Amino acid sequence: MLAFSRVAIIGMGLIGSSLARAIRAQLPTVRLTVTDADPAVRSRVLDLDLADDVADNAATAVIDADLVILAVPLGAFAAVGVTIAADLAPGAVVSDVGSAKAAVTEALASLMPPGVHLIPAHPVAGTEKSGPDAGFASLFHNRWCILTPPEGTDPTALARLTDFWTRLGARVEIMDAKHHDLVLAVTSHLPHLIAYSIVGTASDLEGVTQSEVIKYSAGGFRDFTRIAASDPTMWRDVFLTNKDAVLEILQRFTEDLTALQRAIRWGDADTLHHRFAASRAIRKAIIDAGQDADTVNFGRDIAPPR
Ligand SMILES: NC(=O)c1ccc[n+]([C@@H]2O[C@H](COP(=O)([O-])OP(=O)(O)OC[C@H]3O[C@@H](n4cnc5c(N)ncnc54)[C@H](O)[C@@H]3O)[C@@H](O)[C@H]2O)c1
Ligand SMILES: O=C(O)C(=O)C[C@]1(C(=O)O)C=C[C@@H](O)C=C1
Repeated sequence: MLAFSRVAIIGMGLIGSSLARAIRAQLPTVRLTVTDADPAVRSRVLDLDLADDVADNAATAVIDADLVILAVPLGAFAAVGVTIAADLAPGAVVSDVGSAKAAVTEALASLMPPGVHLIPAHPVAGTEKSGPDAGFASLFHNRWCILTPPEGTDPTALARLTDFWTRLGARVEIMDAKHHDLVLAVTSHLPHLIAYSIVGTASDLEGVTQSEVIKYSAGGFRDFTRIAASDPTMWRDVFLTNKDAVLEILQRFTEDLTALQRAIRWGDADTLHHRFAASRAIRKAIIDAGQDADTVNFGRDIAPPR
């Protein structure tokens, strides 16, 4: 038996529309209701036929749903929570896909009516694209989905949400929200901050023209520009929401960068070689674990629009 039969998705951008497509593909008997604050997105979702119903607002979308998933930028979570609270069905599971967990859990927990189960989730899968046209059904295949159940979470509700994500092809891991935020600050948030920063530096340089930057962008810088093309609203909210963990990791990163700067200045070949060899070993470990974009095709069966 399916864990959920009536699912509501709030926010139909890259992740919400990928979820809708994945549900359509893997759980075709689920009745899917979706909504988005942007009327143009709602209209596009209708054109793409991504759901059974497209509601005009979040409160209407959640009526009768046994699973509600928030797929909006982190800064919109509290407002959506306030909008839907009174219309949630008793026993419903409320979850999300947000990239940071602790602050969001705090924002939503107090708004949930008794009997509703709040279980935050984060599928660690995405691209630099946004909007309903950017989604694809296999986005979550073979990717981690981290659940961060608050203390005292009902084990049956947790098992149902685990089953849901597993059926969409994800590998589910349970983690404490604060630990999630620290881990993702290293593996996702800091890399995005560095990409935004390095692309900004290159475009502001005196003595090197923008056309030279574009013309001579080979592998390294080009990869950074992909990441730096990510949605500004989403990433603004990630850094404002996961502020403490990002600042902690940024401090460590700055110290390590200074050590490399010193090694270059003093011609310390051994330090440079040692650091670079250690980094190469980490890349090898990621590939050996089967989590590399090139080796597992980023978890996609169907090539996404690039
Ligand atoms: N993009 C990624 O790679 C990625 C990966 C994993 C998780 N996430 C998380 O998923 C969430 C959505 O990101 P995305 O990439 O799909 O963004 P997106 O910009 O593609 O889509 C967000 C959608 O939410 C809608 N929206 C905004 N405020 C709303 C509100 N109050 N009510 C209803 N709809 C509203 C927007 O109109 C938009 O269509 C974010 O919380 C993000 O942290 C993103
Ligand atoms: O591959 C990308 O473009 C992504 O940015 C995906 C990515 C990541 O950093 O790995 C981005 C944010 C998420 O919360 C999860 C996944």
